[in-house]
Amino acid sequence: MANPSVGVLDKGPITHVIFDMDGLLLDTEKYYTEVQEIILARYNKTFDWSLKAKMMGKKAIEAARVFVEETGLSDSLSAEDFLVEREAMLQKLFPNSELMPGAGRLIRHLHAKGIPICLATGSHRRHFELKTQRHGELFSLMHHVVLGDDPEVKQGKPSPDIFLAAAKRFEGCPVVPQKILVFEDAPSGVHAAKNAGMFVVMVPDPRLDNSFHDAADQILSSLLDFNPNDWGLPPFEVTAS
Ligand SMILES: O=P(O)(O)OC[C@@H](O)CO
Ligand SMILES: [Mg+2]
Repeated sequence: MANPSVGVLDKGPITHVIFDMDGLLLDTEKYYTEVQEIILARYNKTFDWSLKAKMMGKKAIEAARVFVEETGLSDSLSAEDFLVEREAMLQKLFPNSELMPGAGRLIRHLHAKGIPICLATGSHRRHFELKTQRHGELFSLMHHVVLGDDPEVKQGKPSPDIFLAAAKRFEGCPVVPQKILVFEDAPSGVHAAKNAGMFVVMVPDPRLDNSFHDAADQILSSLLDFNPNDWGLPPFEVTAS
């Protein structure tokens, strides 16, 4: 894992930030897990984090293919049928989505300091709307949002497509990738950011094996632990104690 201040010092401070959404800003990965466990139980199978690590962050159909193949269900459940089966359960759960610790504070801070921020999520429009319906004002602070079903996103994470598309939509583009800091929770997302030539802070679920941490430039256990100074970004206001 690189020392972030070294990374930034030799390339200059970060000027733009791209946020992942599921598992990073919103506590939604647990809903995918809950639904997948229900479906697997029907086949007397259990869901584990090694499978989760391969699915999280991916576009729906790509994650679905991993699911049916890795669980050996592809003969009895197609990836498409899996998506149909889980949809009704997810649509009930997503409106309850809550922010991850520190997410609101960081978004508001960067926006207040004039740092351009945007969202790049594998979630497609329907799910994005459901997940963010209680957080509209906060997500309105994003300069733009790139979703999994965006026509410019040919392949999902770990392909760099979504982060390259997001970088192009900032004002005054193109933004040099080395000036962009990505926040991610998933191995696929970390690799997508590195494939795009950007820096990436990973905030992994504690149940994710540490072996998935290596590609990230910085690992945090929570966004509450992020120090903007590490990346040449404006510091948080010191609140009077
Ligand atoms: O790109 P994010 O926002 O993590 O969403 C991916 C989604 O498909 C859940 O894994
Ligand atoms: Mg994510």
